[in-house]
Amino acid sequence: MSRFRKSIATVSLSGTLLEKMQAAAAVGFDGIEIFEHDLLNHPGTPAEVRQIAADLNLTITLFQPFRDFEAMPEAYRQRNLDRAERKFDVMCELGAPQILVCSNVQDIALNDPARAAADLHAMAERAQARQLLVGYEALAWGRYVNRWRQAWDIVQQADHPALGLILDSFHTLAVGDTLDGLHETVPSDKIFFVQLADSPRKSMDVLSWSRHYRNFPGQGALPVPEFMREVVQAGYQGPLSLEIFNDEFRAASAHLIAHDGLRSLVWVEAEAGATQLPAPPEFLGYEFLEFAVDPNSAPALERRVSALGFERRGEHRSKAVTLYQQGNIHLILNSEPDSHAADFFQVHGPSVCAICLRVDDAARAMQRAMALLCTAWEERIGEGECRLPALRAPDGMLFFFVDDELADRLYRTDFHLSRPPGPGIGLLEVDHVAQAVPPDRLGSFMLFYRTVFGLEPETIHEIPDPYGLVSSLALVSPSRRVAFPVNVSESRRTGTGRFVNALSGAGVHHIAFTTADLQQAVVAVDEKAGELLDIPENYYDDLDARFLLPGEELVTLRRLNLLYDQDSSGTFRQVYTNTFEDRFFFEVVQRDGYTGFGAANASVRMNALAARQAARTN
Ligand SMILES: O=C(O)c1ccc(O)c(O)c1
Ligand SMILES: [Mg+2]
Repeated sequence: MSRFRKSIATVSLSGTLLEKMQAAAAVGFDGIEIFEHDLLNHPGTPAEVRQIAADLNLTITLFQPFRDFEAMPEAYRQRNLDRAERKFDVMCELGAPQILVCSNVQDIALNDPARAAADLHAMAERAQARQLLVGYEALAWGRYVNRWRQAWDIVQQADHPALGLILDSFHTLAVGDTLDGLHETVPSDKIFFVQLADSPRKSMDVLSWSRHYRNFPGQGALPVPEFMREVVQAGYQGPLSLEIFNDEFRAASAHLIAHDGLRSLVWVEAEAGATQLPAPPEFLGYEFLEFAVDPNSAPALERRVSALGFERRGEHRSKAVTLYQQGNIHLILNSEPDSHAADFFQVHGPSVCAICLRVDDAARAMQRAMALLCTAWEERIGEGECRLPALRAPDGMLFFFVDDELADRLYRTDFHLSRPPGPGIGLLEVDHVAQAVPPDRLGSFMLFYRTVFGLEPETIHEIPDPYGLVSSLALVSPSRRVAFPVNVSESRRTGTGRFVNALSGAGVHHIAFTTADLQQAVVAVDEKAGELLDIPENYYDDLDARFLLPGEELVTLRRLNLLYDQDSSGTFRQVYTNTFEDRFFFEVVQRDGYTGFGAANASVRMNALAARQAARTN
């Protein structure tokens, strides 16, 4: 399954050098790049670090960085070669086979490739005498050398067996360059090392961008798989190494970050065609949502979903579990003691503890998830009951997969079913499930949904809540049948921030259902128990100004507190409920072609929820 050895730079992880090494080893990396700073700050000798690495079964793949070496004025030349020798001493003790020389950034550097080549030749000659290698990397902000082709010209000119090229996806892709033509340009044995990093797009100077906003392949917007494809085509055989400068990574759990890093490498290697992963599931929709409840909250939630037209459909054969249904939507309320739901309830209170997704092939979905380092989950089941393949999401929630075969008998097998439900208020399907997660966990969720599920990220929306900004990133399946908007907020006072802080971390924040006729559905909602959200008059005045809506339509929207949006894809109507026990809430949408999630209305909803919250607590 694995084609390349996998490495991570110590700069990518939090903690002491020892903690970084332990985390990398624990999740299964083969090697590490030692950042000089991490070594300087380490109390033990390089030889001891070498021993720690050996004990942890980690190879030291690289030592870096060595700065501002080549093409300096003559007065610096000998001094720089001496400096290199000192680093070679350290590397020999450390057992690091290669040093990374990054291109010179000094103003006094000379614009003289021949001189740079001669300097690197001299350094490589000394390295060779100690059985070490020198790799030359173009920094995107290098004074004269800032593209890989320039670095390669110099390496070629230097023509020394101990000198080769280092490729770093960030330096290439952030400046809009590509590796196109690499395989025709650089022999495979001259590519000495490959570093991978992704990043969101930023309009800022590339040095600050690189030092603070890099992230793992799959977490950003750079075409790292394409970069990797060229690396593979060029015949590179060395390690793939993650080199991530990121403020959040520096503060996060090294184990969590390392685990994401390894997942990202497994993914990018497959995206580049170097290995094969089972294809991502084809999502056919949501099969059920499962709520963790207790005997107190169960009746309240039952009242709320009944007000929205759900009917009690059955009781589980062996567990304290009730099934509600409307259209193709199944809601499961689980208050079984000693279960995943009970554990989840202990931590989070009433909440969505599992989501079952309908896929083309549940076994393949699980195989892919396992290959991408997910943990499988096996729930205790009664005799003869269905075993649903399940895995843990990054927040500990479960995802179940069912394909048609299992979906067909699932409820019949596990439940005492009563007669099929009536039409309810006309809700048909789950449209999307939104989550609120701590801001420093967004990258993990994005990576999980993108790699394990094959969902595609849409553009991030920044939405003003009355008490801070909320960023919302939707991850959507190619079929658009499954969508997970993920919301984060740096403020603890926004709806998202309060949810995350008060309820112990990430979780499902709202659930949207579809209907073909929102007006009819809303009229049918039990007004008191349904707790639909009031929308201010000003909103409708603005709608009137923005869209040419028929007066009658505007009156209806206003009267029923419906929200409206339209774009080139179609029109959209939505309504929200108040939160359930200050936690999650429901949304009902009517899509007429529209493919978005009503980001234009999210701020109105956040304000309305905050107003409702204030009215309750004052
Ligand atoms: O930010 C830097 O200076 C720096 C140093 C070494 C690298 O390999 C790199 O990609 C960036
Ligand atoms: Mg680099």
